[in-house]
Amino acid sequence: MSSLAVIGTGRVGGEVAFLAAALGLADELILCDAVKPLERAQVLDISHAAYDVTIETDPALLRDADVCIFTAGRPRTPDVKTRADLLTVNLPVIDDCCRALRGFGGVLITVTNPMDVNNFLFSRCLDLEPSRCVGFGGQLDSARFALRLAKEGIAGGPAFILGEHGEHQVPVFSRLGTGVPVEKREAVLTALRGASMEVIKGKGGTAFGPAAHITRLAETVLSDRRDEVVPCSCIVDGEYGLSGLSIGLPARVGRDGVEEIVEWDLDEWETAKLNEAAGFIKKLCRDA
Ligand SMILES: NC(=O)C1=CN([C@@H]2O[C@H](COP(=O)(O)OP(=O)(O)OC[C@H]3O[C@@H](n4cnc5c(N)ncnc54)[C@H](O)[C@@H]3O)[C@@H](O)[C@H]2O)C=CC1
Ligand SMILES: O=C([O-])CC(=O)C(=O)O
Repeated sequence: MSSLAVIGTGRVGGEVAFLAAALGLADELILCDAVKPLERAQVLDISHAAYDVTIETDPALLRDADVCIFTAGRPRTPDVKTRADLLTVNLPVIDDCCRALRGFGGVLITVTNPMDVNNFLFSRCLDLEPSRCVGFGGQLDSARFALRLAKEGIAGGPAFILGEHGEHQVPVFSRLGTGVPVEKREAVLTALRGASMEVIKGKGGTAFGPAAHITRLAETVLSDRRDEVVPCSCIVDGEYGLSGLSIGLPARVGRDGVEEIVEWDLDEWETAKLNEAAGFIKKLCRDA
């Protein structure tokens, strides 16, 4: 029997729970939210869809879940400029949920922003093996990158975003198989930095895009599919010359989390951006 937990069943978590039920990702869903009427409403609403899944809400079950998707905490509003600006407001939520997750031994998929920092903090406060902490955001950013490349008429692929899930994201141009000059790279990066804010302004927050990719990531973990290389936030121990943080890198992911961080030869522009991203995330971790 497989079990999938979602902590924080708001906009993103609710969508993830519904998609997980619709896709039959797990036999059991464990849904937890601080706001009990919302939690109850999500359970009822998904139950009414009559999918073949058991839905529980007992927090004591969290520690035995195979995968836990963490989507609790405040999202950005149009006045919150960057994801990093959510650090202070979401720290108490991480702290609170670490207590609820004490003894957890599955794979934790961190979504809550600032995601890279939170992923790292979870590993430390839960004493969870670093490889079991997988930060989500890279797949979503990469899908936005692919769309932007198509819009700019830049052919080639695959489109990958590494680095921070935030202002310090690192689009990988060197693997596209087509040369892109630095000025064009910077223009694409500027557009990518604003990609989600248009959605936030228009409908209050991003939901469908994140939920689709989060469920794909959970499915990759649950089915132990290590064949694909996915961009996700990994806790590094020397890879790419980095350590002591979680940062977006290409990785093979399976039932135990990050099975392998894949080392690519990045070009000079990408390496400089990745190091800048690492410095920025490390500073945020120190502030946490
Ligand atoms: N990494 C990524 O690619 C993405 C990250 N996000 C982030 O995900 C987070 C959630 O976003 P939304 O779902 O839009 O927010 P939301 O406000 O709709 O949902 C958050 C939920 O967390 C719950 N919550 C708060 N404190 C809690 C606690 N201590 N225990 C249990 N539940 C608690 C709230 O009651 C609420 O229902 C935000 O930080 C957002 O920035 C959102 C989209 C993509
Ligand atoms: O932009 C935000 O605040 C939400 C998020 O992380 C995303 O959709 O990529």
